[in-house]
Amino acid sequence: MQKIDESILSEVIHKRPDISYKGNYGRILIIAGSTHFGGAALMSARAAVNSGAGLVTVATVPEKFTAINVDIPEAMTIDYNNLQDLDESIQKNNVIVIGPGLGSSDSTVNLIKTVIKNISDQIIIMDASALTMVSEKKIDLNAIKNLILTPHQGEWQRLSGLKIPDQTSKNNLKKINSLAPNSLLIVKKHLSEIYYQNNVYQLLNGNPGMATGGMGDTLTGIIAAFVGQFGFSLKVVSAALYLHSHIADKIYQKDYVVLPTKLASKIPQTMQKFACSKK
Ligand SMILES: NC(=O)C1=CN([C@@H]2O[C@H](COP(=O)(O)OP(=O)(O)OC[C@H]3O[C@@H](n4cnc5c(N)ncnc54)[C@H](O)[C@@H]3O)[C@@H](O)[C@H]2O)[C@@H](O)CC1
Ligand SMILES: Nc1ncnc2c1ncn2[C@@H]1O[C@H](COP(=O)(O)OP(=O)(O)O)[C@@H](O)[C@H]1O
Ligand SMILES: [Mg+2]
Repeated sequence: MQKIDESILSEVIHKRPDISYKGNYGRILIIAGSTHFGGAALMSARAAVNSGAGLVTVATVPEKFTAINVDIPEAMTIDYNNLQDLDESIQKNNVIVIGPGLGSSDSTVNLIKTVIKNISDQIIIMDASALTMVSEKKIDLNAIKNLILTPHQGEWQRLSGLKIPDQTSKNNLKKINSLAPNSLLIVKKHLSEIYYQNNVYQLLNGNPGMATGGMGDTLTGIIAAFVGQFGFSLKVVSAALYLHSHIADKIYQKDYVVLPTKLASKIPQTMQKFACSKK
């Protein structure tokens, strides 16, 4: 198993060219949140904005618009129950996050199907409730060309049928090769793993202070912004995963628990540090 180390950050994070504008740094659509899980949409969007995404739109329930506009004025909002707005937004964004805080419902199943129907070569990051509903309804993922799956071990158990003690790298590889062979899979846990093109990569950082609600939602926003501005590759996703745990480790030196909102607030300064350290 290959290891992911700190050098990945300066390899991936670039200084921005002077002649550039927001359209060069990714258009991200985050389909997330519901009545009881508004925070998941907020945390994903905050992380995407703070990780340098050029434009971020949150598709959610209208009752959460005010909270999002107040907390993240950089992000736009649309109603995911308005199918015309949603179809248009799916087509015009190049990275789509689907799942955080959607809840296990028929509405989530419809949102997944709407995304699959409307995409061409967009990058899809599927997390949380979207993964749960894909498992429950056995939704075929093979139509998605650029797919990143980010289950924690419980979600991966549902998706793969592998109980946690059986989630060995050999078994995980076999399962992802039958479920979605072209996808990039991150199994989130202590020392998370990436499965991609028949290889396995392991993260060596991260800490138990990260075991708090919203930490995975935050990761989806970082990955979305990274692939939106640096392109979809194993290196870019590895850098996003590493950065998330790297900032968490810095916070954990002083704080007993790593708050996702605090982690997100430190992303811009940490990215600048690694962009400037590049030779
Ligand atoms: N503030 C918010 O709005 C939040 C919303 N959330 C949303 O809540 C919904 C349910 O997600 P949950 O993940 O809480 O619940 P799930 O029911 O999907 O997963 C939790 C289950 O997985 C098991 N499990 C095994 N290994 C695990 C691991 N390494 N990490 C986590 N669980 C593991 C647990 O024992 C439990 O049975 C999702 O839509 C999620 O996005 C959460 O992200 C928490 C914060
Ligand atoms: N003990 C731990 N050590 C390292 N990383 C952890 C630990 N606990 C949680 N994490 C990380 O925190 C994130 C939790 O994601 P997830 O369970 O999806 O959170 P949520 O759905 O609440 O946002 C993952 O990236 C996971 O690897
Ligand atoms: Mg999660």
